[in-house]
Amino acid sequence: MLESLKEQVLEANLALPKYGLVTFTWGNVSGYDKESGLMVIKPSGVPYEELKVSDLVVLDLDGNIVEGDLKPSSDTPTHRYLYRNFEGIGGIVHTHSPWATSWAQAGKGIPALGTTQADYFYGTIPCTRRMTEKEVKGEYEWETGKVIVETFQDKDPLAIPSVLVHSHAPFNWGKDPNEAVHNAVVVEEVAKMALHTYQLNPNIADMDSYLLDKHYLRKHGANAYYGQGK
Ligand SMILES: O=C(CO)[C@@H](O)[C@H](O)COP(=O)(O)O
Repeated sequence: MLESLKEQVLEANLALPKYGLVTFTWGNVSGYDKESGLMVIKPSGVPYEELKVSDLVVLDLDGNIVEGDLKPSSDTPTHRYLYRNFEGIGGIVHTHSPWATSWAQAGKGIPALGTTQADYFYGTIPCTRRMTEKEVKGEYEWETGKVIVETFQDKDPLAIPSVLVHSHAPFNWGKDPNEAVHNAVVVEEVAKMALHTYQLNPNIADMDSYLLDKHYLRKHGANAYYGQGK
């Protein structure tokens, strides 16, 4: 299982530059195996074009390195925190993809304006609040995970598998690394579409809930809450 997860995580990391979601060494992908309680993540600062399976770092959710000689991604605490708090996710993708990152820097969530988003997200892709100086300078590194989990207190992370971290960039997840990459691509696309939509019509309302329901529920069924993604 762990070897298969490593291959999935490598493939998912290599997909990020392929889909134009990363520049240089920005971003990272991890995978999690609930049975073993182990996660696999990209090492910090390694160029995607040089990445190989033996570079990947294996940790438990307490942050103890089980395998790997390289430093794990600087976002590892955030990945760990999300695996601890979001039951059912098996892959996480962080990028600085420009359109979604622009919404994160603006501190705005991406409303559901059309069926492209509704097929994957049961409503607005939220933006977290700003982190406080105390949180950023705090002794723990999981302040980013903390504000993400806080943002989902009234939302189902399986129904809205992405978030924009204020002044930072998107984090996306899924049942496995491949699905998390898919969601990361969709977030970047709908971020671009939404910005252009508002340029064409600044007063456009969010899409109708009955259309959101039709598109989301026909793909995701009973797992989702009924109504505007709450
Ligand atoms: O968000 C950031 C930096 O702002 C990080 O995600 C970097 O973009 C990648 O860091 P490593 O995974 O290489 O440590």
